[in-house]
Amino acid sequence: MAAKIISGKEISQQIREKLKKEVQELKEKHGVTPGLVTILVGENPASVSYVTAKQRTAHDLGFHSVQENLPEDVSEENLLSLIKKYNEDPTIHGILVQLPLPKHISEQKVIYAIDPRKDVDGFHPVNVGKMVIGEPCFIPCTPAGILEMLARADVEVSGAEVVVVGRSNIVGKPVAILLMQKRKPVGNATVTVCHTGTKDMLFHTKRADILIVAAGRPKVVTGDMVKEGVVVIDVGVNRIGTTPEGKAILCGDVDFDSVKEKAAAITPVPGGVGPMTITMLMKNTVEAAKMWAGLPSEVG
Ligand SMILES: Nc1nc2c(c(=O)[nH]1)N[C@@H](CN(C=O)c1ccc(C(=O)N[C@@H](CCC(=O)O)C(=O)O)cc1)CN2
Repeated sequence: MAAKIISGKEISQQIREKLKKEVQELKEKHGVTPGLVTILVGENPASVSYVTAKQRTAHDLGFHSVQENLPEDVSEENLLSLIKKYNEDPTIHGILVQLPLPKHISEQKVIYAIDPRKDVDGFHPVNVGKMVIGEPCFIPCTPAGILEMLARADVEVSGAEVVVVGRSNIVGKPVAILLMQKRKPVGNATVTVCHTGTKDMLFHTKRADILIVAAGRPKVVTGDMVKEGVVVIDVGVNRIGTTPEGKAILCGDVDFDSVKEKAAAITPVPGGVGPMTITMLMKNTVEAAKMWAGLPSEVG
């Protein structure tokens, strides 16, 4: 079976074009310019490239975008006061602190410090709680991107056996909750979450109609672990080497070549879930700007 490739790059492009028009309209009709600050601590090369891509996209869409680069040894106190400053800045509707943070800074304290109404990452417990009970809120960007990809690829989610590999707060847990919600167009699935404590991973992956892999390890899911006709969403972005030109060689958590032979549909790496994460951040920021302006918004 030749798997259909679900291109996050293409879907992102379509959503970004729509967002660009929406931003223009917000400016012209309501005098509102979505504002996003991205805060980067240190110089982790992957984080630098993600934040750069977020800023570039925000700029392309016509946002007011601010980039804060803090040194690796910045104190937790200074980071928290910077967040406080942007909580109070009326030109900023979304605050994103790039993760992971250096060990001396508590991610929990940082996430709690962001005003939940500016938490465009959807990591604050207020938003997590609202998501669990199905109220309008900011949905974390990677899970939101996965839902959008499944919807646009016309994948039948209702009633499907979904298996999620990985239980992170950023991807595994929220995507599992969202897919089991009584939620249209993508939800109402039967969801199993596998993790490092799972005894018989193969038993679960082989049963999956939809397999979402966010394990954080390269090529852990191989062709022999999936059934014919499965839909596979690969969340991993692993740097496994460099080309002679110095470009990073990337692969997912799924062994694309063997799994694609059995899958009905599959997301590639690069060009799959990654670009969708950035696009959904932009969407959350536009929704935040609408909410702050008192306009109808998906986030409350
Ligand atoms: N505050 C946050 N931190 C982190 C998040 C997040 O959602 N919020 N998620 C990840 C990293 N991430 C976003 O920040 C992210 C990962 C991958 C991509 C992406 O576009 N990947 C490309 C490959 C790009 C490359 O590495 O060369 C692809 O898959 O095509 C974007 C964003 C952890 N931190």
